[in-house]
Amino acid sequence: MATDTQKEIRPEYLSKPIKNICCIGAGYVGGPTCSIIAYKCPHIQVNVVDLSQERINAWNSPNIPIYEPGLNEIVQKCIGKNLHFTTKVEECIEKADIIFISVNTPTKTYGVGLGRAPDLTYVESAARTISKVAKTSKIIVEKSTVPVKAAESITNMLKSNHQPNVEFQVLSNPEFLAEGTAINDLLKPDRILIGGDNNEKGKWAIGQLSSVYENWVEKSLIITTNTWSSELSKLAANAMLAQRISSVNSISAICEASGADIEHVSRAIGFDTRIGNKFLQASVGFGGSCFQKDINNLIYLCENLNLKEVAEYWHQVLVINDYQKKRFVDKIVKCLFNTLNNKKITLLGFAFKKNTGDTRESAAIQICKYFLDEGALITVLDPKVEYEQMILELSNPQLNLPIEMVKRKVQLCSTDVIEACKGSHALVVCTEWDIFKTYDYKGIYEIMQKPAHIFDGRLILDHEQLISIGFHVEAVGKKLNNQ
Ligand SMILES: NC(=O)C1=CN([C@@H]2O[C@H](COP(=O)(O)OP(=O)(O)OC[C@H]3O[C@@H](n4cnc5c(N)ncnc54)[C@H](O)[C@@H]3O)[C@@H](O)[C@H]2O)C=CC1
Ligand SMILES: O=C(O)[C@H]1O[C@H](OP(=O)(O)OP(=O)(O)OC[C@H]2O[C@@H](n3ccc(=O)[nH]c3=O)[C@H](O)[C@@H]2O)[C@H](O)[C@@H](O)[C@@H]1O
Repeated sequence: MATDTQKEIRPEYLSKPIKNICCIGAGYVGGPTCSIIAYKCPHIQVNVVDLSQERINAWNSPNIPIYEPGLNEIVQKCIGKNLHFTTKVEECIEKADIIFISVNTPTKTYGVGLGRAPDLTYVESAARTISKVAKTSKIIVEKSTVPVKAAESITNMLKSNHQPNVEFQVLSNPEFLAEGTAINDLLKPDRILIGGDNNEKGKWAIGQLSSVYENWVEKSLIITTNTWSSELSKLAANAMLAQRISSVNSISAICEASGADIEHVSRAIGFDTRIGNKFLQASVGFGGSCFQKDINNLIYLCENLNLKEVAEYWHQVLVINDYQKKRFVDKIVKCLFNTLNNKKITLLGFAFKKNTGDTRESAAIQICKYFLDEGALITVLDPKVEYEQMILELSNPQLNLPIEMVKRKVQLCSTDVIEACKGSHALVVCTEWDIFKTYDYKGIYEIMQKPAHIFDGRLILDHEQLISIGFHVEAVGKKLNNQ
């Protein structure tokens, strides 16, 4: 509800309560975020629109396009009531009081800022469509992760073609959900961040968006700032999270060389309340669609601001991440007698983390690339990744792998553990799926080539038990007592 002060400054043109929200982009952010808004705000009609008919069809089918624990149940409760997925972009924009822009912002693969700057093509196209079709004033919410000052660019794009008497208030409202835990993150966020103009209309718009979240989030957790601080906070949060992983992974290299154990070290330092115990899990390296992209975005910003040392500092987070993957593969090749040629390797997991089918920037992609360069035959076991998606990732031109070779040498088994492990020289854990802990490793050992190796890139298995079965085991960040 708006406060009395907000009522006083409420502009005439926006004097109605929020009844209709449109979200442009039905992806990993737009879909779950709007499902929760619809679930928690039955009085608001929520339309999630996308240009991809295929994606919209999937949202409207029993097989929604995103695997996210708890999401399907919420979608099925609201769909057709106050939650709608449609390609009728223009119609939904026109009806909306608030429009979320949740489109993809990948790293540019061409032109100025190649490999660094975010590609704002989709944001621009969404803004231009809004500007063209909106006949009434709207609050526009930047939900996508964008560079600092993007709200200013969006405001200019919106002005390009707009109808007379139509005004737009642009807010920054970055999303902090993590895949695999999106529903919990959305229902119980650490905070909601809203940035807007520091004037009456800006404050009023912030109040309006805030009133939507207040349906389920405590007011004290809704932080408001100016737009640029909000935009930079999102990049900074992701950079700091990724930096913690690279820090712990760099320490894992010292552990392997020195005999210390990264799990013990992480535990010991995590007890310090100033450090905290989250995000200290050593791994094969972080993946996901955002960490690398957003750090590159930050580096590009620093370079443009002539902050060379700062750019270099953040670049090191990415350098360590690549180093961690290479180090892991080098160890595997060395243990397998310096050649993987025609050897079957079983990858446990291809998704970038557990509880998602998302493979974007997954560490497994680069690991497969190294294996294929070594001539290995790969069988991937992943409960949620689709074959076409995996092949698409491995066909990325940057990997420079001939597609026919990829299709010949890489197989996917969703759940058939025996098929995946039969005749394999090594099991390589790339994703921390819980189900991998439950396998019958005694039985698996019997059907593998000997010596049978396990490389645990996620520290999820019982290494001593595996060694007692007869496996040769290597794990990130520790030296194991193999017999
Ligand atoms: N994936 C994640 O967990 C998180 C992502 N973000 C940010 O949110 C944004 C979206 O990310 P995702 O949802 O993962 O991307 P996504 O690729 O899953 O979804 C984006 C959707 O937007 C649609 N789209 C693009 N241009 C459009 C247009 N003009 N009109 C209608 N639809 C259009 C695409 O077809 C696609 O379905 C990115 O900026 C990302 O950095 C932020 C927090 C978490
Ligand atoms: O902007 C985004 O897209 C999101 O990026 C991350 O979320 P996400 O990438 O979905 O997942 P994370 O849990 O952060 O994991 C990222 C990667 O780091 C790895 N990781 C995570 C934690 C850890 O201790 N060690 C580690 O290797 C994960 O396995 C995964 O590969 C952030 O956690 C979210 O807050 C943010 O909204």
